Amino acid sequence: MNQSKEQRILNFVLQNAVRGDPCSVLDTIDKYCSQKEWAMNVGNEKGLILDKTVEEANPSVALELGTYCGYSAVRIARLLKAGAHLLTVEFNPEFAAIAKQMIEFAGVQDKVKLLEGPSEEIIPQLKKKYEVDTLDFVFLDHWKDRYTPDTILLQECNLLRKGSVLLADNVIVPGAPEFLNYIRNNPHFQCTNYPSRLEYMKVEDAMEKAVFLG
Ligand SMILES: CCCNc1ncnc2c1ncn2[C@@H]1O[C@H](/C=C/CNC(=O)c2cc(-c3ccc(F)cc3)cc(O)c2O)[C@@H](O)[C@H]1O
Ligand SMILES: [Mg+2]
Repeated sequence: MNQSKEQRILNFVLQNAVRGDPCSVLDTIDKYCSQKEWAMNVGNEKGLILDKTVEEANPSVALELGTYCGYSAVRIARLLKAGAHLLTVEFNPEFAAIAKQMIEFAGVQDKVKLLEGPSEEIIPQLKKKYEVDTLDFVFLDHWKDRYTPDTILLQECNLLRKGSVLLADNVIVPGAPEFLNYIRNNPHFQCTNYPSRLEYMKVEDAMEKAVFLG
């Protein structure tokens, strides 16, 4: 049975990146996806915005919705302080298996907990089953029409505290118009837009940061 694109990306990393070196894994994925096969990793340009937002938030507990191949999980985990951790949610078993191997090869597995299942089932379990009090940082990069329902669900589950930082990818391409409308008109969030480029393309995209005001 011929390989998936995601398997080819993982194999390229296993054969070309330096084990235990997260930057090498990120650079190798970016090299493959810019030169051989495009894939929906956040990439290096928007990745720098993600880096700055994570460093500023300096989270103890971070959540990612939509692990895919694990590129942004590695990107976030490499910046986490001692004792901090990232919970990343992926409901496609094939992608979860790829991401698990990517995270382990990068050497950040002690900081990352990959939760396999749909976000709407996992989010309500975070407090009791995964011992989360509140989330310091949330990266939204899953189906774009799920950004709003999951942001509402995070609030309903009391997972946000004053100062919790949400960062959403792709608010221009593919776009998340309903989310932008929701979050920018919500008095409980302070929003900032970060114009950038779609990963590996000369196409305009942007990220939206939303700080929960409590
Ligand atoms: C039950 C559905 C909602 N809950 C969910 N819970 C857990 N994981 C979920 C998930 N939804 C989706 N996922 C996973 O997230 C990932 C989905 C990401 C969706 N992202 C995009 O569509 C996307 C698409 C583009 C894109 C841009 C331009 C273009 F021409 C084509 C594509 C660029 C991006 O940066 C993107 O993030 C997959 O791994 C999927 O299995
Ligand atoms: Mg994306």
